[in-house]
Amino acid sequence: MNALVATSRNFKRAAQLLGLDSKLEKSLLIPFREIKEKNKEEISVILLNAQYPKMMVVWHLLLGSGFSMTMQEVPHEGGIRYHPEVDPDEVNALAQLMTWKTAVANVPYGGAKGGIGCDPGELSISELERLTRVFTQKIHDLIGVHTDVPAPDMGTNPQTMAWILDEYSKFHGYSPAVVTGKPVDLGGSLGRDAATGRGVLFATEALLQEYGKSISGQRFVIQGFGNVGSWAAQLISEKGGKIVAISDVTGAIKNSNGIDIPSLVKHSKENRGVKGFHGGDAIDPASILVEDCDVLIPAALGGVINRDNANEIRAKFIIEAANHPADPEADEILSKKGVVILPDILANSGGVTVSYFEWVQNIQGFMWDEPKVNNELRRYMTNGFNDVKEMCKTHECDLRMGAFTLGVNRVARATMLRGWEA
Ligand SMILES: NC(=O)C1=CN([C@@H]2O[C@H](COP(=O)(O)OP(=O)(O)OC[C@H]3O[C@@H](n4cnc5c(N)ncnc54)[C@H](OP(=O)(O)O)[C@@H]3O)[C@@H](O)[C@H]2O)C=CC1
Ligand SMILES: O=C(O)CCC(=O)C(=O)O
Repeated sequence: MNALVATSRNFKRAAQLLGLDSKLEKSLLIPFREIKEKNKEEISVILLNAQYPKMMVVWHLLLGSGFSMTMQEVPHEGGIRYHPEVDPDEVNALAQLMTWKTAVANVPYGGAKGGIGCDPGELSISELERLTRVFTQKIHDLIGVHTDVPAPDMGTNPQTMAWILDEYSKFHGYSPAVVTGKPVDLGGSLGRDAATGRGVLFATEALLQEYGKSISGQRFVIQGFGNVGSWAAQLISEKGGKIVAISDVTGAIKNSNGIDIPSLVKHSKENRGVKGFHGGDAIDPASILVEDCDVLIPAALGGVINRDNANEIRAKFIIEAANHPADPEADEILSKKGVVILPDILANSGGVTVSYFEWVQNIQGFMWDEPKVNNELRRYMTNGFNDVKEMCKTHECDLRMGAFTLGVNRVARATMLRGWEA
């Protein structure tokens, strides 16, 4: 199912549960600002001397997507994705998800997302730098400390944020708070790199506790071993969770006795992927989501759990570390099977939460130590989980609708307080 159709369907169900005014409902789905399919040629020009002269780079960008919680005057926040499958509908869906996510996390931001359709694995470091700098030249007037703050997502990382910061500063003066997820040496926050994975750990602990379980003793399967998947794997295994299978784009590894995660991290850095790791058996990456386990953590692409495979899933819990890994048709099938899903806008909100901490530190000009970042993150994740549970009780719904009603209600209430006219 198209990502935007799926996300909007969840939004509409939440609006119905909340009894939202139909005009307000419509208005909340309209992006505040949308920029897409800018000049494809301009971006491809920068790759002319590259090793891959035929590669077509198309980019789409959507910033400041539809939300009204904080209106235009405070920043929209969200990751910039570099991936071959980036398309406008997906970026729009991701921006919409950011909107409800920032509201669930209770941070004073709107949602945004940007994307460039390219394969970062096929680009040299200098091509990536040029791509990022040209991209920043196009958007420098639209981003800003108090307007729109980019952060890392799939295919981007602290280095990408450093280039954006540097290029932006040429136009507007040095402003570290214009991006989050940047290197600590340039004013990034301690703990941001691990934050999304750590948030996944805290959210998983909170959910398992509801069922009288803990991380220790549970068997986990993780799809994706990038920033989010690898940190989630490390932190979960430190807590005694057994990671029995992991995949990335290069392949998949299975070991029913538990994969040695620090060794896999080392292997993956040295070999650019999990393929060839000797601490387990190679399996077909296509089967990763249906491997036998207690907890499944999709931490890569969206739309991977759908009506074609939902029935085959054997996990009892799904923690959505990725954005929109499961569509509404899969939700329905999984719910009938009794599978409990912790939705993305809660489960992976640790990233944007620590991005907010980073922005606050930059504005204050005062750096927090790592225990403070991690303790605050735990507090935000726990509050988010408890607030979602309350909504589940009020609206007699599952965790997905609990999270959506929480996020949408906060945005709608703020919009009405500002004086929205029907
Ligand atoms: N970074 C963040 O702070 C946040 C990220 N997210 C979400 O988490 C997810 C992962 O993001 P992040 O970890 O940052 O991205 P990364 O680019 O760091 O890592 C992505 C991982 O997914 C793997 N991958 C890509 N395609 C596939 C596939 N078809 N099958 C299996 N694995 C695949 C990549 O493999 P390879 O490296 O081999 O290409 C890589 O291991 C995304 O959905 C993102 O939106 C959500 C909140 C915050
Ligand atoms: O840190 C951020 O603001 C971005 C996080 C993000 O892109 C996401 O939550 O999907």
